[in-house]
Parts: sequence; C-alpha cells; structure tokens
Amino acid sequence: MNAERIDGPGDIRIDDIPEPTSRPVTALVTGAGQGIGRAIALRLAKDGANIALVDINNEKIAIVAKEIEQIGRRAATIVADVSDRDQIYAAIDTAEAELGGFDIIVNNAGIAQVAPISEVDPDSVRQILSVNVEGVLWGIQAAAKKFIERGVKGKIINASSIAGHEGFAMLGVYSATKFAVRALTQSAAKEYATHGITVNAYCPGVVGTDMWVTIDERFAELTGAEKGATFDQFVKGIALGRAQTPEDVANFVSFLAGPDSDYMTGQAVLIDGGIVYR
Ligand SMILES: NC(=O)C1=CN([C@@H]2O[C@H](COP(=O)(O)OP(=O)(O)OC[C@H]3O[C@@H](n4cnc5c(N)ncnc54)[C@H](O)[C@@H]3O)[C@@H](O)[C@H]2O)C=CC1
Ligand SMILES: CC(=O)C(C)=O
Repeated sequence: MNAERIDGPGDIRIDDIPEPTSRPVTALVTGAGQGIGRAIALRLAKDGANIALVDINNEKIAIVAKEIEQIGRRAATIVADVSDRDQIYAAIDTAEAELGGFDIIVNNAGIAQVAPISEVDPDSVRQILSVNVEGVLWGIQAAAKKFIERGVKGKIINASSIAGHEGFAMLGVYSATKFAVRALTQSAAKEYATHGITVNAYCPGVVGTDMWVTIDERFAELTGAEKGATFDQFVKGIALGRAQTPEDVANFVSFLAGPDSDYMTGQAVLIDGGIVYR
C-alpha cells in the first residue's frame, strides 16, 4: 500500500488534507462592542485572527480590544456606522493598514424594532433598514471589492436570525430586514463565487444580550406583559430548553470563518437550539 494513502474508499492522500492556515488572518467584526459581536471577535481571536473591531460605541470596543490583546492577538478599534457606506469602506482600509491584511468580514451589527405593523412609521422603518440591510449590503460590497483587488479568497459572514426564516408578531419590520439579509447572502454568493469568495449567514434564536432586554421591555409596554415574561415565553419554545449564549453563536461563526466551511456558500443557517425548522 502507498504510505501516503489513507485506508478506505476514494482516492484521498494525506497531502490533500489542508494544513490549518499558517499566517494570522485579519477579521473585521461590526457591532463588536458587546453581545454576539464581542463573542465572535473573542472567538476568532482565539482561533488565531487579528481583529478589527467596528462599532458606533468607542468605549465598548476599547474594552474588547484589551480582551483580544490578552488572548495574544492584535486589535484595531474603528468607530464607524455601518449604515454609512463611506465609513465602511474607510473602516476596511484602516483594518488593512493597521493589521496588515483583510480576509474575513462579519456583518454583525444590527438593531431591533418592536412594533405592530399598524404602528410603524417611515422614519423608524428607514432607520432599521439602513442599519440591518444597508449595513450588511455595504459590508458585502466593500469587502468583496477589497478581496478581488487583493486576490484574497475571503469570507463574508452576515447576521440574519430566526426572524429571517419566519415572521414574528410585533417584529414584522425587523423580520423583513433579516429576510433581506438572506437574499443578499444568496445573491452575493452567486456573484462572487468565481473569485473564490464565500458568503454565508448565521441565524441565531433567542440570545441573552442587551438587544433582548430592549425587545422584552418594548413587548411589556405594548402588551402589558410583565418584564421578562416575553423572553421567558420565547425560551419555553426552544427545544434544547435554554436561552442561547453569544458564545453558542460565535462557535458557529468560527466554523464559517475557518477552512472547514470552504465548500459552503449562499447558506443562512439556523443555530437556534430548535425553534424554527427549515
Ligand atoms: N440577540 C438575539 O437574540 C439575536 C440577535 N441577532 C442579530 O445578531 C446581531 C447582534 O445582536 P446582539 O449582539 O444581540 O445586539 P446588541 O444590541 O447587544 O449589540 C449590537 C452592537 O451593534 C452596535 N451597533 C448598533 N448599530 C450600529 C451601527 N449603525 N454601526 C455600527 N455598530 C452598531 C451596538 O453599539 C452594539 O455594540 C444583530 O444583527 C441581531 O439582529 C439575531 C438573532 C437573535
Ligand atoms: C432578536 C431576534 O433576532 C429575534 C427575536 O428573533
């Protein structure tokens, strides 16, 4: 038997199994100041990446930067609003200049809106569309341009939600933005595949972050529910029986950012403990 061959069917050679990436990669994470974005930034740093932390909140990303330095990776803090296209392009330039590369973008920043459809108004709709949809769109566009310019087979990873697979009462506009993220993910995957760029999305369920505190408070105002009751009710609907942690999401994003997902593109994967089944 050829010593380089692995027993079993097929024609796999040991040499064909990829080595883990040998150089540190640079990942840019938006909404990295807290919650899911912070957990993703820390996890990707543990995986070996240097991290560009993008957020509108400077104090929060400064704290996360210190945590990343404790892990032994480098961090750049970049204050930018994802809804502003120029700021996203500038953020990527800064990340590349400060960290010496740019390989992965996680378009994580997002905001929630809780309102019945009968009450939504044009300003609030424009605001959530600009952050959750335009923010992801500009991130995809700017990252893909840079990857193509540099010949990098980069990874684009977007935040959708269970609400991107199913419309929820009082979350209609939010749900619409997260369906839109799935559409952008699929279209971009098709447009950029020939450059070796992959585009995927993660769809969390009920994650105990500040976003859910706000959602719960707003449900309480609108429905008269006790504070905490809406969150508890959503958690009761989770097959695995507990709320999701930001780290549960980050574990999956680590897979999307790493070489094991190289043959996957255009997918928006539910990682929700069993709430929505598709
Ligand atoms: N918390 C949850 O249960 C779920 C969250 N998601 C999505 O995951 C993503 C992260 O959510 P969380 O960590 O829970 O939110 P969060 O509200 O705890 O944190 C969001 C972060 O994004 C930043 N941010 C907000 N607007 C921004 C803008 N225009 N530009 C740059 N940064 C901005 C905030 O300053 C904050 O640091 C969002 O896209 C959200 O829609 C999806 C499914 C479930
Ligand atoms: C916050 C979120 O994405 C929900 C309620 O699905």
